Amino acid sequence: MGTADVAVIMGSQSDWDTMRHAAETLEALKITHDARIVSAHRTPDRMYAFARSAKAEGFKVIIAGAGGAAHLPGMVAALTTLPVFGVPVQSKALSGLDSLYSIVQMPAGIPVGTLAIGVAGATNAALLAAAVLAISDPALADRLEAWRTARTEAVADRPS
Ligand SMILES: Nc1c(C(=O)O)ncn1[C@@H]1O[C@H](COP(=O)(O)O)[C@@H](O)[C@H]1O
Repeated sequence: MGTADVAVIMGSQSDWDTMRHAAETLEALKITHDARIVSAHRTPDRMYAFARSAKAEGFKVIIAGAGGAAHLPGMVAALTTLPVFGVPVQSKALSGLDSLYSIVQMPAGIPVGTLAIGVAGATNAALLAAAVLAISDPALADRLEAWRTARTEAVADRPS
């Protein structure tokens, strides 16, 4: 079995500025994770090997971020029954709408849970992964609850 519960994969090094928010949120919740660069386009053999062995490696959830013609989340989802959460990375040319549309419109039968474009999506992908893992991990459920409470308490009553 692997050592991490969540795989955070991304199509390019350039996605890390966005995807590190997923990693940091997992870190804050003490969820083991492993970040890797995997591209359906540029490293198809690596993508295939990763997706085919992800379950055997011990991963329970996959977070996949990509921009532009973002085929990575869907291709990985086609190769594993682990839950795959897709993060559309904001692209320069089309502001991430291309990424979003590439990820969200999967054909029935191969699901990708699609998040919002950019940092909010990356952060929420980690929180969704936490919610999935918390179903069978009461200590994590407590940490997730505490994280949410802290966020709520950080919202001021009035603008300053
Ligand atoms: N969408 C994909 C895939 C894929 O889907 O396999 N591989 C790389 N990319 C994306 O190309 C964008 C530009 O990459 P570069 O910045 O390396 O040129 C990145 O957002 C990456 O996710």
